Amino acid sequence: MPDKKKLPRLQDALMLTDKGYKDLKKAIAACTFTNFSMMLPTIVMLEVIMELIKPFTGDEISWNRLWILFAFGIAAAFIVFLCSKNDYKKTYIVSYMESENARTSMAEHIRKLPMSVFNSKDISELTTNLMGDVATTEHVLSHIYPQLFSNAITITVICIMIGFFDWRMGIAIFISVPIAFLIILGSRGVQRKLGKRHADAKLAASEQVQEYIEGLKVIKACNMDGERFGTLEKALRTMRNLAIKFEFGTGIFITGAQVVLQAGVGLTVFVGITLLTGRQIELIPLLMCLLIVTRIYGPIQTELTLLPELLYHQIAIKRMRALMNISPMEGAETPLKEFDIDFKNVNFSYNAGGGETIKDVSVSIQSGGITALVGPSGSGKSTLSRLIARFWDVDGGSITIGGVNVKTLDPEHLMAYMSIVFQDVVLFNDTIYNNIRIGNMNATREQVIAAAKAARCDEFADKLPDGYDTLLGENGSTLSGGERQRLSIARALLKDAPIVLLDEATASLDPESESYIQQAISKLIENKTVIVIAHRLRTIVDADKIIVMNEGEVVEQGTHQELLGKEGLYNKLYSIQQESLGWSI
Ligand SMILES: Nc1ncnc2c1ncn2[C@@H]1O[C@H](COP(=O)(O)OP(=O)(O)OP(=O)(O)O)[C@@H](O)[C@H]1O
Repeated sequence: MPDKKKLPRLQDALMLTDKGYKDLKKAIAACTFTNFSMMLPTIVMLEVIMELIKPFTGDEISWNRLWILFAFGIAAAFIVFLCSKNDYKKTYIVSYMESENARTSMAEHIRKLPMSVFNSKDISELTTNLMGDVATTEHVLSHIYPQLFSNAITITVICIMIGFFDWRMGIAIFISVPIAFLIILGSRGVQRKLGKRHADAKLAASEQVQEYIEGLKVIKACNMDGERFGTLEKALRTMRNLAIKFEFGTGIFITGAQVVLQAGVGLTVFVGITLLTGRQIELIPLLMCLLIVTRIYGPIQTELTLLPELLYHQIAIKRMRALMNISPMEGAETPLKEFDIDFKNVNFSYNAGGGETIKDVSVSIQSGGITALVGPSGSGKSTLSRLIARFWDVDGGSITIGGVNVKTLDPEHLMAYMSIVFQDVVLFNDTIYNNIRIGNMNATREQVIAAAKAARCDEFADKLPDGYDTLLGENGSTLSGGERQRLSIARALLKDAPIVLLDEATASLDPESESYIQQAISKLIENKTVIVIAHRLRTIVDADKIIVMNEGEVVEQGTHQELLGKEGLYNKLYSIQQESLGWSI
């Protein structure tokens, strides 16, 4: 979607792909055909009426002519049916194809965005972009734009044709349409302001709903039901009030525009009767004009009520454009051959202008060895390790893997060289088997099961009704913390990447599971460059190198024995933990 070439204004304004723009033009053409086809039954009906009132003028009804008109009537109805069917197909195709395109390209774009974006954007905001904003586009593309443009074309053509026949009737029919639209256009400022306030309130309310549902367990545990519900209720009330204000504000202008259109019918009748009494127009053409005017004003009246949606659409487009304009992380797919990692004077802060989370860090992580990152909570261990995987880019200094600066690497390509086991395991609402296979989509069933067994997943999978093919709930809600962790280790084993990052990987395991998992982990890290983040220092005493962090800085580094001998922060942390081993509650 972020096309660099100059797009036609309408295509750009509606954020359509080339195909979507072409389909929209086809949909407009199809709607225009339908509009014109709708005139056919009107003409036939008028002819029938004229035939039936012949006795009043002393003429005889021609039954033959009536039968012919009847046949024309059926043919006209059939043509209307075919045109409507085609128009229906075209308008829905454009909207659903485009919304699928928009959702896919947005999801693809989001995947490539730096993690810093997610610091400033809420998940519900992104969900609103992907689902709500695209649904608005879907609706205006299927229900408003094709009809709006085709009605404008139809009405202009018809008025020109009537104008050739009698310019006074042409003007009488046409004049109220631009006035009605000018009223709507003139009120755009007020409507936009009200629409924006309502859209913001809707977003805030959906964030509150999401937070309320996600935090339900904590809310119950802390007896916060009343307080949190109150906040949610307030957000919903604000949304309701602003929705009413918006509907009321737009309603006034829409009603005004509709009154002008009604006046247009009156004006057409007045001009027509005046011309008829002055013998400047015949009865039949006058009746035709009057029927046509009611035919074309009807859909315009309906569309006027839909115009507020165009405002929502503009707001939605603005939000989608803002998201699509965020530059994704880019880089080359340079193959990596060596896996030693070097930090040189690395600085990093989560928020521009905020305090630095990583301060002038320069350390080396040797290839094929185990390096542990330790330090007090919040000292920057996770941040430092995630900078290697380009979750964020460093603000100063550099991180290289085998001499290649990670900033120059495509993030997805870089990720192919890394297996990461986080403390918070993310699982998908899919089978256990598929959740493990995410580690390597090309793995055979035997390889997936072997990885699962090595990570001791068989112990819980075998007890489930469909074994590895059992469906997990949303985010694996049916598994315990330890089981989720084992599943995540199985994924990493299957990936078999040369760099392994273990962020508190055994934190949620009981001592028995932990010893099993330690065996699995020893398999996972064989001959790999391993970075382990651990709070329990006894689990990393055998590491080749221990890096001690405090307040974003590296304060010590060395082996367990070397660091114990220094009597610094590591020694202090280790002693505290040894002491706590003797405690009991
Ligand atoms: N996404 C984020 N946005 C803003 N600040 C963050 C973010 N993640 C972490 N921080 C902050 O950065 C600092 C370092 O956090 P980090 O998670 O790297 O520490 P840590 O040493 O791994 O802590 P722990 O041992 O408790 O996991 C903390 O002050 C934390 O609040």
